[in-house]
Amino acid sequence: MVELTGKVALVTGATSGIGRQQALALSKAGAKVVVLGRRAEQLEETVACVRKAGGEVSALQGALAMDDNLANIASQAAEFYGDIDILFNTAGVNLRQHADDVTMDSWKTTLDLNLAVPFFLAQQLVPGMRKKGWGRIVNIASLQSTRAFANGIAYGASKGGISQLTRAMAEAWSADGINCNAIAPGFFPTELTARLFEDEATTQRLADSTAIGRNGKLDDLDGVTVFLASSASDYITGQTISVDGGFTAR
Ligand SMILES: NC(=O)c1ccc[n+]([C@@H]2O[C@H](COP(=O)([O-])OP(=O)(O)OC[C@H]3O[C@@H](n4cnc5c(N)ncnc54)[C@H](O)[C@@H]3O)[C@@H](O)[C@H]2O)c1
Ligand SMILES: O=C(O)[C@H](O)[C@@H](O)[C@H](O)[C@H](O)CO
Repeated sequence: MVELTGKVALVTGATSGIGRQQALALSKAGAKVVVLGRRAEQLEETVACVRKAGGEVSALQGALAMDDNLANIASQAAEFYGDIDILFNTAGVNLRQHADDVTMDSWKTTLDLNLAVPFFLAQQLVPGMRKKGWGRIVNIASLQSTRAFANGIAYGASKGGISQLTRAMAEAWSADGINCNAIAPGFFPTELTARLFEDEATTQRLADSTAIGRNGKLDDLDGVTVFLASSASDYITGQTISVDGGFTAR
């Protein structure tokens, strides 16, 4: 049921952190993976790491933005192994600015990448999924989809938005066999959160905010990643699944 052999996945933001981990998890489950990222060197590291584990993977270098290049990225992604079956919209940014400091530019950067690109990239890939009558779109939400942080104005808006967008995408496309869900991670050590994890007191405070008593490890996301990509989740759509050690349950 959680077998992904024969499926083709595209993972954005795969040069680091959660995206790289997801590429590895999907590949270990049998999917052919196209990894998308901006930074050539880190992208090659992801490719090397997936190949070392025996996976079939190709790199697509590109920057995601709200421009015409999005359509090129979508069509190039399908050139490696055929139409994409599984899309992970993992690229994201958190500029972590206090409400008083948010600018129109920083708002746009955040909302474009975290909320608009996931929809418009999916829109490009849906015709290929629809032809097969099967597809999976997985967005990345956050604790900040439901929790408010003073330095998370634009980020919180984007991540609250992505949960609702996920429901709307599910309503639009699930009848075509394309399930749309989101994963809401708690705190995981990545480039995005490096500044938080540098501080021991913050790291401990965040761990103490969970029911399980620790922060996330990247492989804590493997199960949900493969589950939502596979036929094991055939009757699940429009949902945001928290993987946060119980942070939001408290
Ligand atoms: N780390 C956490 O604790 C955490 C928690 C909840 C949600 N998230 C979300 O997980 C996702 C991945 O973040 P991460 O924690 O792995 O951090 P990360 O910084 O390692 O990953 C983000 C990736 O997005 C890429 N990216 C940024 N702008 C891009 C652009 N314009 N085009 C293409 N790629 C671009 C970055 O290069 C990077 O590889 C993000 O959506 C983030 O909001 C992370
Ligand atoms: O880094 C931060 O300051 C933000 O709180 C987020 O980026 C979190 O890491 C994540 O989204 C929480 O789920």
